[in-house]
Amino acid sequence: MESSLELTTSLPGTCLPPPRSRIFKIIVIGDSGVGKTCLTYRFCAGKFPDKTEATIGVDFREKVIEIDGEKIKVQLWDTAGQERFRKSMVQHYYRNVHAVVFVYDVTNAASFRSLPAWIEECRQHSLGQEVPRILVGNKCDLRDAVQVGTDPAQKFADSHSMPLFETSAKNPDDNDHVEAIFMTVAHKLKSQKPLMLSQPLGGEGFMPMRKSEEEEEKGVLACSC
Ligand SMILES: Nc1nc2c(ncn2[C@@H]2O[C@H](COP(=O)(O)OP(=O)(O)OP(=O)(O)O)[C@@H](O)[C@H]2O)c(=O)[nH]1
Repeated sequence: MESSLELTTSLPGTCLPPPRSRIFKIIVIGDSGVGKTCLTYRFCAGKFPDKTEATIGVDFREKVIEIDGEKIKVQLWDTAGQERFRKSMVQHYYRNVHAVVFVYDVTNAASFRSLPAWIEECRQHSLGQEVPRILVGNKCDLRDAVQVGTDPAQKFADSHSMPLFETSAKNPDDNDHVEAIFMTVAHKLKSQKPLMLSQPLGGEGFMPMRKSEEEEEKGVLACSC
């Protein structure tokens, strides 16, 4: 299995169209400060960001991964946790979602208690049970400050039929783990072929949308890999 931040283009001098890749749109949601930006950055850039600021609206990051010889574009939508920064964007990022990653902070019980509200928001935006979901408890490196133990988290995950991953976007030893979390989702999606959208690998890096949606979203989305 290999992964790359680079996108391929068609060979110069050939008339072959660029290869088409499937895209997985995965939204990452949870309270402000739980580490959504750090987790998505860690997966796409392979490191913990030097500094982060509260996400405004939504950022998206992409990474091309290879599963069973097929190159797949994983598009992570890092959403704002703060209500005031997300209101106007909500309906945009719930469109054409293939999977949802719910994140809480293991050192912040309130972020765990908020999970039902995030699940409810997904339901209100018509994300059915057929859309794979996973639960991530982040900041496990802060061992002395843990407020949410594995047991209640596992119970919650089981009651919502989600796998639970406890990890740290910061701990260098957890790099493979962060990668494994998103790769698990990608593997799951790859087996659900009918859900996929596709676009040329060398394309604009954005999922195909209807023209009106495209115009509507111009100027409000930022890519900050
Ligand atoms: N110790 C530790 N700190 C982390 C970890 N992940 C994120 N942080 C810190 O937590 C703070 C918030 O991280 P962000 O990734 O910006 O949080 P967010 O969920 O994207 O926040 P919003 O954009 O406001 O929704 C930052 O100071 C990060 O450095 C982690 O795994 N361990």
